[in-house]
Amino acid sequence: MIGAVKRHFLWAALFSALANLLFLAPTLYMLQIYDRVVPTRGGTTLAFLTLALLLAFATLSLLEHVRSRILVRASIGLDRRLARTLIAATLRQQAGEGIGRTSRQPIRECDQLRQTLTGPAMFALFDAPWTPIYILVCALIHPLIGLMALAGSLVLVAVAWASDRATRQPLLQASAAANLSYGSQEQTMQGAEAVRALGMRGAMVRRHLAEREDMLGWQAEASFAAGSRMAISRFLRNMLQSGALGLGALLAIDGQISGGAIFASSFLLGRAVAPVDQLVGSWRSFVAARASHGEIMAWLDGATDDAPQTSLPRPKGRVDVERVTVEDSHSQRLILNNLSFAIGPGEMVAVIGASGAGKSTLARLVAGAIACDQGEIRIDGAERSQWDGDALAAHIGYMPQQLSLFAGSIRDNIARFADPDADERIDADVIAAAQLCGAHGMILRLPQGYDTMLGWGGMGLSMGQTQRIALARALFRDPAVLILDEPNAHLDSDGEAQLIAALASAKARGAAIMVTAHRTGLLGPADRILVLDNGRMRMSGPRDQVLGALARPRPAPVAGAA
Ligand SMILES: Nc1ncnc2c1ncn2[C@@H]1O[C@H](COP(=O)(O)OP(=O)(O)OP(=O)(O)O)[C@@H](O)[C@H]1O
Repeated sequence: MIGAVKRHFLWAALFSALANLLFLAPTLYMLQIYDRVVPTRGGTTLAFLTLALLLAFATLSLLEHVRSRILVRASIGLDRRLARTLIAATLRQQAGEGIGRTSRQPIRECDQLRQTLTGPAMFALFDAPWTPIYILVCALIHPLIGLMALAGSLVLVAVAWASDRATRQPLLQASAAANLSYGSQEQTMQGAEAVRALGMRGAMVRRHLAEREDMLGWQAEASFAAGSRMAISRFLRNMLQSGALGLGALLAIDGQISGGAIFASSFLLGRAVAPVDQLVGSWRSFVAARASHGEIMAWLDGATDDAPQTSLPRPKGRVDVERVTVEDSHSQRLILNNLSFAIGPGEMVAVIGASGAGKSTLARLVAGAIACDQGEIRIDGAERSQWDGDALAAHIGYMPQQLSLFAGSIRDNIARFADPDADERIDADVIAAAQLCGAHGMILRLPQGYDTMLGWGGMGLSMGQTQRIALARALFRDPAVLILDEPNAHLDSDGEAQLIAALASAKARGAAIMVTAHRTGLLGPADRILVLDNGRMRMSGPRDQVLGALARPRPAPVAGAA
C-alpha cells in the first residue's frame, strides 16, 4: 500500500533534489560578491546577481510548498487505502479471535505511520542523500574543508546511531504504556455512572494516575536520552560551521582559497550536516513509525484474506455443530468441550445450564461472532469458511447477551446500518421486523419514532426497550438462522408473550432457532433442549423428556437426539 503512493514520494524526492540544488544559490551569490562584485565595484553585476538570487529563492519556496502538498496528498491516499483495510480487518479479526484476546488499535498505529511518512521527518530523509554532494562541493573548494565536512557528518551519524540505541526501548515501552492508559480510561468512562454511584472515583483516579505515571516515566526517559543527543548534535554542528570559517580563514591567509570561499565553505558545510542534525531531531518519530509499521504488518499477516468466494444460495436453515471446542487462550481452560448437535429448518433448540456453563459462548460461536479452536459449524452443509462472511451474516439473526446498539437512529440500528440510498426497501423491512416482535407500538411512542437518535453505545432507551430493538434487528429480513442469547432477560410479561409469538412465526417460516435461557418461560416453543454443564453437553433431547429428567431427583442421562 505504501507502494501505491510511491509516485508521490518520487515526486517529493525530485522536488527535494531541485530544492537542494537551489540551496547552492546563496553560496554562489556570496562567492560572486566577494570575488567579483567587491573587487570590480560592479553595481550592475550585483543587481543582476540579486535578481537571480531572488528568483532562486522564490523557486525554492515554491518547490518546498509543492513538496509538502504532495506529501499531504500521499498521506490522504495512504489513509484511504490502509484505513479501510485495517478497520475492516480489525472488525473481522476481533470477531474471529475467539476468547481472551485483548483488542488492539491498528488504526492508531496507521495514523502514527502516516504522520511520520508524510511529516517533516521525511524532509530530512529526502535531504540526506545530498549530504555527500555538499561534502563533494566543499572538497572542490578545498580538500581540507571537504575532509572536515566528511568527519563532521560521520560524527553526527554516530550521534544519531547512539540516539537510536538509547531511545528505542523507552519509546516502545512508552507507546505500550500509552495504549494501556488510554484503553483503561476508555473502559472507566463507559462505566462512569457505576463508578460515581459506587464511590469508586478516587480509586479510579488513583489507578489512572499510576498508569499515566508509568507512561510519563518512559516518555521522560526517552526525551532525556533524545534531548542530550540532540544537544550534542547541535553543539557539533555549530562548532563545525564556525570551524569551517576558521579553517577557511587560515587557507585564505595562505592564499589557497579566495575570501568569498571562506563564507561559502562554512555555509556549504552547514547544509551538508543539516539533514543529519534534523534526522537526530526527528529520530523519535522514525522509531515510533517503525514500531507502528511492524505492528501493522504483524496484524495484517494474521488477518484472513478477503479472497472472492463462490456465492452459495440463501440457506434454508440447517445448522450442524460438529465436535466444537473453545478454549480460553490465557488459561487454556476448555469453555466448550467437544459439543455436537444439529438444528433443522423450522426447529427451535433451547440451551439451558447454570451461570458460566458456556451458553453465551455457544451462541456467539454459532452466530459467527467468535471462532472455535476445534470442530466445525456448518450452515446448510457448508462449513463457515466456505461462506462469504458478510453474505452469511445477512441470513443470521443474532441477539447477543450484551445488546450492543450503536449511536444512530432506531431505524438504522434495526436495519443493521444498511445504506438507505442503496436500498429503498429498508423502511418497510425495518417496520416488518419491529411488528414481528411487537416493538412497533413501543417505537411509535418514542418522541421521533423510528428516527429517534440513540446516543453512544445505544444510550437513551430502557433495557427492555433496548432488548426489543435488538430483537427486531435480529429478525430483520427474516433470517434463516436465529440465535438469541437470553432474549427475555429484560422483557415484561407482555414482551415475553410477543417474543414467543415471534419465535413461533419464525419457526413456521422454517428458520433454525437457537435460544439460550435462564427463565423457563421461553422453553414453551422449544422442540429440543440442550443442557450444558461446564462446557459439556450434560443432556439433550425432546423438550418434555429433558424437563422431566431434570425434574426427577437424580436425573438419568437422556439419549442425544442430535
Ligand atoms: N471473553 C472471555 N474470555 C475468557 N473467558 C471467557 C470469556 N467469556 C466467557 N468466558 C468464560 O467462559 C465460561 C462460559 O461463559 P458464558 O458467558 O458462555 O456462560 P453462560 O452459560 O452464558 O453464563 P450466564 O448464564 O451467566 O450468561 C465462563 O466460565 C467464563 O469465565
